[in-house]
Amino acid sequence: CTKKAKMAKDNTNGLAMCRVLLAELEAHQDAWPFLTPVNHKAVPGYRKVIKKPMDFSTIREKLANNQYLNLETFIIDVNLVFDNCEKFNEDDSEIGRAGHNMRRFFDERWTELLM
Ligand SMILES: Cc1ncccc1N[C@@H](C)c1ccc2c(c1)OCCO2
Repeated sequence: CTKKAKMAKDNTNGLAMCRVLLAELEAHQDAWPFLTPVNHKAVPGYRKVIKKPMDFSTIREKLANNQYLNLETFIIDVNLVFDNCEKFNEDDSEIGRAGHNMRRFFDERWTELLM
């Protein structure tokens, strides 16, 4: 098994994990604020404040279009969802709390799968 073949296998395993993790994020009861792109017409100020919007449906699309090189590039986009949420929402708000819960769930899950 060449080094290149091992790399290819790792990426395949990594992308299988992305699919598992994304399905679990989408199924989580606190996922509702993150399932679709924030409609900046419905949320005043969002487009100005959040420079790189991201949501689970966009991640789903990127995964389907093979736009994630590996698990790392996928984790960067998932963390972007939660970082945007923290930037825009009060910690003590419905959406803010959902973001913290989802980040905690995600961090626990991917470390479980990798360890
Ligand atoms: C993740 C996030 N951060 C900041 C604002 C919104 C959102 N989510 C959108 C889907 C959303 C969530 C809840 C809403 C809404 C839009 O539009 C108005 C009614 O309540």
